[in-house]
Amino acid sequence: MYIGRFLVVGPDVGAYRVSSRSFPNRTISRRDDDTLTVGPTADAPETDNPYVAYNCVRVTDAGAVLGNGSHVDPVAEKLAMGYPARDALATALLSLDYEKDDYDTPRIAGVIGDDAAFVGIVRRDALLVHEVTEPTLVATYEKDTPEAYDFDATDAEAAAREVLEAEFEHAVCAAGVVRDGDGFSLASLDA
Ligand SMILES: NC(=O)c1ncn([C@@H]2O[C@H](COP(=O)(O)O)[C@@H](O)[C@H]2O)c1NC=O
Repeated sequence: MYIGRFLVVGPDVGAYRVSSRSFPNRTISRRDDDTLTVGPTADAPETDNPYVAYNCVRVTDAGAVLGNGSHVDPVAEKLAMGYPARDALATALLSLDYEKDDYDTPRIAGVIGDDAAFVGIVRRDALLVHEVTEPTLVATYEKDTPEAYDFDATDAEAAAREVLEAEFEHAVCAAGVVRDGDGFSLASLDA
């Protein structure tokens, strides 16, 4: 089954996977201590698609944010400003809305906050923001309503590996984020 980009978020762990039929030449790099970025590999063909390079993980003092596009930045900024995680997700997802591509690709995001974790998705037909108390998956296609997901990883690399090796088609690269004391550990892997 092809579900496109997806994330898994629980109270202390998160993971994000780029799956892609159209843009497989991508990797996740560490932009700085608090940021992981999806971008093209050196051999990637040039593209003017605005949706395939973005920060996919950002850590703030108020929690970690994961997602499949440029909305990750305003979610992180609002979280850092003191917005509740639910409101940071809802406002950023609604203002950017689904992607204006051939598929009306949804935007998905998750927050691992100090007190609670949330996942969100904005689709053409809905905006959903759910608090989660167990690992929960949401994807751009097919699995576009949050659902519980069996997830065992307890460190960042294992989290990235677990989603990278999940039985969904066209794996490209993945990121993991795990609560670590007062902060978070980050990791990324290529398929
Ligand atoms: N976030 C991403 O990494 C990403 N990769 C591809 N897309 C969008 O999704 C469309 C379909 O891509 P694909 O056939 O690889 O699933 C692309 O034309 C692009 O507009 C993305 N946008 C949202 O998921």
